[in-house]
Amino acid sequence: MANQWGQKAEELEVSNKIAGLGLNKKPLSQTEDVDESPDAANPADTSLLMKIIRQGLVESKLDIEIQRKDPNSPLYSVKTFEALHLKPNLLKGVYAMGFNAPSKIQETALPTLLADPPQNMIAQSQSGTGKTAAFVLAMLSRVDSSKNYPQVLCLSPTYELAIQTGEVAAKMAKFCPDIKLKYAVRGEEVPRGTKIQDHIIIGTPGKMLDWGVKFGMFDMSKIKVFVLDEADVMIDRQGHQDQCIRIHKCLPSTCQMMFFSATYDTAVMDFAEMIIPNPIIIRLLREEESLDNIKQYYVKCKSADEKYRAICNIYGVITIGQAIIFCHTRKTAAWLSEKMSKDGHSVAVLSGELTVDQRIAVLDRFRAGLEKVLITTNVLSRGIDVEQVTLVVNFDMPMDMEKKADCETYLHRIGRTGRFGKAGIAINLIDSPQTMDICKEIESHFGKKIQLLDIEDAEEIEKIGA
Ligand SMILES: Nc1ncnc2c1ncn2[C@@H]1O[C@H](COP(=O)(O)OP(=O)(O)OP(=O)(O)O)[C@@H](O)[C@H]1O
Repeated sequence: MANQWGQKAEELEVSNKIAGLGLNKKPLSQTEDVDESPDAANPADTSLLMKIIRQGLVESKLDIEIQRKDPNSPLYSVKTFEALHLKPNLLKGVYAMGFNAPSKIQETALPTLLADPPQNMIAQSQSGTGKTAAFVLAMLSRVDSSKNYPQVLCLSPTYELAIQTGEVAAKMAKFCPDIKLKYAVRGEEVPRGTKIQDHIIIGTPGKMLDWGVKFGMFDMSKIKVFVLDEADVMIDRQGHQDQCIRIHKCLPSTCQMMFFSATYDTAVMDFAEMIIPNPIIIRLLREEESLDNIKQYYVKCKSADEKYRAICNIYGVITIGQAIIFCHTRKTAAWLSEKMSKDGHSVAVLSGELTVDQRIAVLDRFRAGLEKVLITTNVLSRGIDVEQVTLVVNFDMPMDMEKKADCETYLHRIGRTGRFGKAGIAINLIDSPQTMDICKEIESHFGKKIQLLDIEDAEEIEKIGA
């Protein structure tokens, strides 16, 4: 029953909250040794965090690129949900979720996903553009609820992401009480010998492989739809790729395959092509970040203490909205926040040891303007736009494992997309010949001047804020 799903999703949500989503929660003794290594984001955590804190759809003005592999494909797009001829109760569910019209990826993907005969699809569009809702609608539309066996499998890379997808499915199927969903994730146990009767199974590859292939709890040859969600995160996780391939091998050739991903590099594409025969490929072009509206500076410092003084000078003189300061390690982030707090600045810290719930809480406070400064590490370098941030400080320059300039991370930290295209200021604190080299490399990579700023000269500092 859909109500039961809803209840299930709620229970899971509560237990997730209680468990702090179980992410990155390590005892102090274990975090100590990682404090000094570069802090980095894990793609599964980032994806989950973004899903949870995102307040709505990321609307894109950019175009969809369509690569039609199947010349007979009836590729067209719809501007309304009505035009998709969804089952009336599904349409009711869509509207009950507050969706008035399909998003760009939905308007292009859904007609193909729902067409007969079923078509295979590889779809890519950036996070938040409505991919989940697209494939969930397709999954729900293909279920024949008069037949009590699994017909749709959806693979997610982690427990938490599977639950998120299940929650969307439960909401969308609110008015389809006959459709039953099951989670194949850790903690869900089914006695051996059971024949699963639910129509849709959403889960992680290991559990799905156990239930479907190892223990034969459902008939793989009856699966009509196979969805691979977050393919880019999936292949990042050890062993998941192999498990997906093993599951995939047991599916009938008539099974409709859908593959969704936010990024599309060669590894993702190779994986996709291994799994999906003759796909229709659609890609929503990504809104690129750029440094066009950003004034970039560097400040010469001799030590960490001098870097700290530079921050205080900058902070005191220019009237800014809010600032984000990036550090390389959790230890530096902790040191800096303690020092600033002692000096009476109200600062927030966001680094890798926080659980997803704690990260959301920190970001919510910052967005609400309760703190003016957010000190963070590379856990936040990507994807989280806080509109009112006008100043970004690189307390430590972004560098890769070989201590070379990490230009991509620099762009993610400083750059803005068209949506948040307001002018901004970036200040790089340089305390060694090596960091100066990194700064130069970044300057030449982007072909944009990074100017020297004399931090002792109040007039000069005032000018940058003008
Ligand atoms: N047609 C729509 N109208 C309004 N809101 C929508 C629509 N489709 C999706 N949304 C909302 O937009 C947000 C992002 O959608 P969704 O989670 O499906 O994106 P996604 O592309 O799957 O993201 P990710 O890559 O993180 O999985 C969600 O809050 C969802 O409820």
